[in-house]
Amino acid sequence: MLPVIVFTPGEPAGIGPDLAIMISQQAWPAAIVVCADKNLLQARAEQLELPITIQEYKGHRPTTPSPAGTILVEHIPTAVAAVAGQLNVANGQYVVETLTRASQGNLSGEFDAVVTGPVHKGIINDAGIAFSGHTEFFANQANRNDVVMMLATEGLRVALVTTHIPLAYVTKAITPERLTQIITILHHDLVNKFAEVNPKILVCGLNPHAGENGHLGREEIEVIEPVLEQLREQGINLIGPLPADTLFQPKYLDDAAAVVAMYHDQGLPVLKYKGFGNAVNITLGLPFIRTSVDHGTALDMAGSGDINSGSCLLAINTAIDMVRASHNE
Ligand SMILES: NC(=O)C1=CN([C@@H]2O[C@H](COP(=O)(O)OP(=O)(O)OC[C@H]3O[C@@H](n4cnc5c(N)ncnc54)[C@H](O)[C@@H]3O)[C@@H](O)[C@H]2O)C=CC1
Ligand SMILES: NCC(=O)COP(=O)(O)O
Repeated sequence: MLPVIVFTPGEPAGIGPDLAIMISQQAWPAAIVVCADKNLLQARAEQLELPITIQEYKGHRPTTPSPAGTILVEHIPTAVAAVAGQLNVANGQYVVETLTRASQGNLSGEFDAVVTGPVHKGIINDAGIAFSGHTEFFANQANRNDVVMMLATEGLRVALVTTHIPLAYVTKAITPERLTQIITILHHDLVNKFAEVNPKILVCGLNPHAGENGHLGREEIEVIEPVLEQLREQGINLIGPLPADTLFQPKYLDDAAAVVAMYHDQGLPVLKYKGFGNAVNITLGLPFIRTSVDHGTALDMAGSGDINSGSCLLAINTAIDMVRASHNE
């Protein structure tokens, strides 16, 4: 089957439109539909001096793969013309419209996967729209309470228990129910989507030194250890809670399938240090496939022609592989 992927470039002033143009310079073993303003893409292509032919997507599922030099666009107009590098609050609603169109198309089966470029969470909120991230947005669209943000690069996968919330709320958000859900979804998908056999999952503690036997915090004793014990009884291969500052070394990582980090900045700096530009963000637990770039809007680089498209290429290739795997190909 021909995978049909929808790509959302995200923030129009960021590097997402550049990525849409760059990925369209090559032929793909899939059809890629870009949900964006066609005039924005044309203008950014001219700025980058990259050749592009824009075709409008008319809602008919493509039957041929995307050729080099052509971009198939579901035209969603920006409110005002976007200028590379300059956020404009007037376009916050536009970004959300592209994401809504993409998720509806995935929920209906029109598309097989969504790959997202970077959004600027702040400007969407400044536009009066509550928005904390794609992960939470798609979970909401799909009526899923718990989904898992997992970033992966060569040799390391990191899944998060909490995602885009203030650090001050993290402790309360790590409930036995949430931790159980996150690990259960992660284990299920490692086995069923990533062909891992009896995957070993390393779990970080929350506190320094994983609480130092309760002297530096009691969440490990009161929440994390009981959950891990219960899930081990169900056959999940769990190690931890381990101190996060000493877990990320080959001794532990070499035979591990994934690491569970308790919060965003516990796990992602390590992942990005290892693989920034060559990592993919995958949302597990959604009723559709969603991958994303590992970086943000890079406003300072938009329109420069000097960006790294490695993570975007990996995100698309990962989505294609996941679509094929879901069809047992
Ligand atoms: N997937 C998404 O939608 C993500 C969105 N963000 C959003 O991006 C915005 C900016 O976040 P920052 O922390 O500044 O991170 P950032 O990733 O946009 O930029 C950090 C640094 O890396 C550089 N950089 C990033 N991607 C690059 C690329 N592909 N090629 C060359 N250089 C690149 C930037 O120029 C900058 O110097 C925030 O509003 C944040 O919410 C951040 C991460 C992921
Ligand atoms: N640091 C990862 C990130 O912020 C991406 O989040 P999301 O928008 O994919 O939920």
